[in-house]
Amino acid sequence: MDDVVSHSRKPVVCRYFAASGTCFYGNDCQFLHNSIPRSSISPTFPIHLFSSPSRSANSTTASISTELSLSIIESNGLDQSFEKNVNKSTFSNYAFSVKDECMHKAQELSISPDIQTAGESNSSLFEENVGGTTYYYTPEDDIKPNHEDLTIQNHGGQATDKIAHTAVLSRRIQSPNQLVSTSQQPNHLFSVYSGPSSFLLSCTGQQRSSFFMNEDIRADLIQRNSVALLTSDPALFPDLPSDVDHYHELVPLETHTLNQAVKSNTYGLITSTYKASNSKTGMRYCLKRIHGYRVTSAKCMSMVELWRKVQQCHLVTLREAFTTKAFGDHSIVFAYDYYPGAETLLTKYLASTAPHLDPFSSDPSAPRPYTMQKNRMLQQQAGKGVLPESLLWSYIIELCSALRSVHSAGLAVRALDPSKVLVTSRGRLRLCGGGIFDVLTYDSSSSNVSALIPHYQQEDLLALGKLILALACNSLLALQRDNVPTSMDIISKNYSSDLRNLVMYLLSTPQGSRAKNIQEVMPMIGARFFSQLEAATLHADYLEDQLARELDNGRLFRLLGKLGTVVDRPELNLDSTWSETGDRYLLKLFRDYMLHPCTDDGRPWVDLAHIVACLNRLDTASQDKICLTSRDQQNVLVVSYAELHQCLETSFNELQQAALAPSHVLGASSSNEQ
Ligand SMILES: Nc1ncnc2c1ncn2[C@@H]1O[C@H](COP(=O)(O)OP(=O)(O)OP(=O)(O)O)[C@@H](O)[C@H]1O
Repeated sequence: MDDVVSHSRKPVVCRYFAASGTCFYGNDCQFLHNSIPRSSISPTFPIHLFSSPSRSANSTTASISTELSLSIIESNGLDQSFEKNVNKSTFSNYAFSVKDECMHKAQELSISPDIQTAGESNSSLFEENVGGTTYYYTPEDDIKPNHEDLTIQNHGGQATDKIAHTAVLSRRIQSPNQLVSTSQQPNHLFSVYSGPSSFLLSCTGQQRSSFFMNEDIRADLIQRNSVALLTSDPALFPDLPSDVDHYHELVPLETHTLNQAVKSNTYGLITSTYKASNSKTGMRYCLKRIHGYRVTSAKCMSMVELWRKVQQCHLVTLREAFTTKAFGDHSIVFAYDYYPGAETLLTKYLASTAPHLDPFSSDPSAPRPYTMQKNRMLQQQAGKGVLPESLLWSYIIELCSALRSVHSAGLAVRALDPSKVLVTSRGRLRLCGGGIFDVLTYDSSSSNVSALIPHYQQEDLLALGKLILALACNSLLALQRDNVPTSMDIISKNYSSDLRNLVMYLLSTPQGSRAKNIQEVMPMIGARFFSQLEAATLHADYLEDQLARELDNGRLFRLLGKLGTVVDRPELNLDSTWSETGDRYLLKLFRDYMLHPCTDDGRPWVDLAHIVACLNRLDTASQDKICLTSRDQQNVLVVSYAELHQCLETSFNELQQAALAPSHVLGASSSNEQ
C-alpha cells in the first residue's frame, strides 16, 4: 500500500486499515494508511506544564525475556500480535557481534607496543609509601612526557590512535540496539521494568517483581520529604524573624530549647540551630546562629572561604557565614548543607547513657559519683549490648575519610564530638560544625593564624579515639578518667585486638616530636576498607534497580492525567456532548477497556500489568489493535493504539487551545451557537 502518495488524503490515520494491509474503502479511502512515525510522538504532557523531558523517540531498550514482560504479554488476550514481531535471532546475532568485537579488541591490545614497553621497564621500579598509598615509579617517570596526553592531542585522523579507537569500539559495544532492527521490536515494551537482576538477589531477597520501589526506601524518602517541608508555628516561636539575610521560613531544629537561650556544650556560647530556605534558590540549609557575637575583624571570614572549599561526602559543607541583626542582637550565622531528618551520634546512641551524677542528691537511691559506682554503671550499660564490630569499623572509615580531607586541606575539625556527627539515612555519618571555632577564635593580630593547626589536628585524633571508645562501650561514661581501664577491658572482651590497638593509638600521647597522623590510621583499617567499598557499591546497584522500577511511573501518571482531563469532561466550549462524541468516545471506551475490564462471569478483573501495558502502548502509538465495546454492548470497534494515541493528542490539543484562549473568544463562540 502506498502510504506516501495520498495527494488528496487527509492527514489523519485511517481507522479501517487492517493489519493485513487492506482497507475497507480500498483506494478511494481519504485517510492515511501509514503507521505513525515514532518521532511524531509528542511528550505525554506539554513541555511547559511539566519540565521533565519526554521519552526519546528512538528509545530502544529491549527487555523481552523476563517473567514480568511475559506476564504482561499473557495478561492481554487480544494483544498477541507483537509477540510475533520479536525476532529472537537478532539478539543472538548481537551476541556474536559483541564477541567478535571483544576478541578483536583483545588481539589489538595484546600487540600494543605501549604495554610491552611498560612491562620491560618494570625491572627498575622504585616503591614509596606516601600517606598510606604505595606508589611504584621509575626514575624516568618524572621526565617522561605523558604518553596518553600526547595520544589524545594527536588523534586527528591517525589509525594508530589506540585510545580514540577503543572509545569508538566501546561505544559500539555499548549500543546493542543499534545492531537490532528497531522495526522488529514492540516499542511499548521498551519502558517496562525488566525485573530484578540475579546479581542483586542478596539485597532484593524475596522482593517480588514490582513496578514500585521497596517500601522501606519509600517510607524513608517520604519521611525525609515531610521533615524538609515542615514549617514552624508562629504562635510557638513569636520571636522568630520571617527573614534573616536571604533566608526565610526558619524552623528551629532544637525544639527542646523553645525560645530559651541555651549555652552550647561545644562552643560555650548561646547558640541556636534552624532549618531555613534560601530566598534566591529555594534550597534548604541548616543555619547555626551564635547569639550576641560581634565580629571584630572581617579577616576571620577568610577561614569560611577555606572551609567552603572542603567538600566531602562525610562532611557537612559550610556554605557561608554572615552577621545579622535580624534576631534583635548581633549574631553570626553559619549556613551548612541541610540533611532532613538527620540525628546525631549523641541522640542515636549515647544520649541516655550519660546520667548526671549529682554528689549532693537527696535521693538515697540516686547513683553517687565514686569510681566503683561509675565503673559498675559503665559495665551495666555495655552489658545491654554493644554495636557490631563491622558497624563500628564502617563508622571509623567514614570519620577517618572526613578527617583526612579536612587535615589535607590544612584545617582541623576542632569539634569532633558525638553531638557534631550527623547520622543520616542508612547510617551515613557526616561531620558538622566545621569552621565555627576557627571564626570564633580567630586572632587577627597573629602573623600566622595557621600555626596552631597541627596542634588542633592532634586534638582531632584524640577526639576520634574518645568517640570510638564511647561508641564501643555504648556510654559516655567510658570517657571518664576513672573509667578508662574498664572501658579498655570492655573493648578487649567484645572486639578484636585491631580495634583495641586503633583506640590505643588514637588516645596515646605522641612521643617526642613524632606527631600522630590520620594517614597512619589507614593501614590499621586495612582490607576492611574494601568491605566498605563493596557494601557501598552493592547499595548503589540496589538503588539503581529501585530507580528502574519507578522509571516510567511519572510518564504513565502524566498520560493518565491527560486521559482523565479529556474523558467524561462535562463540557468544552459550552458543548456538553463534546466528551461523548468523535475521538473522545473512543477514548472513553478505551478507558473502560483499560480500567474496568471484567471476567466472563462478570467479576472485576484487576491487573496492574494490564493497565501498564495499555498505557505503554498508547504512549508509544503501537500498531496493536484492540476491540472496544460500549457498555450497552451495542457498539464494537476495532482500533489500534496508534489511532487512540492520535485521538488523545487531538482532543488534548483542543482542550489546551480552549484553556489558553482569551475569555472573549469563548463568550463569542457561545453567543454564536445560541
Ligand atoms: N546540617 C544539618 N542538617 C540537618 N539537621 C541538622 C544539621 N545540623 C544539626 N542538625 C540537627 O539539629 C540538631 C541540633 O544541632 P546542634 O549542632 O545545635 O546540636 P546541639 O546538641 O544543640 O549542639 P551544641 O550544644 O553544640 O550547640 C541536631 O540534633 C541535629 O538533629
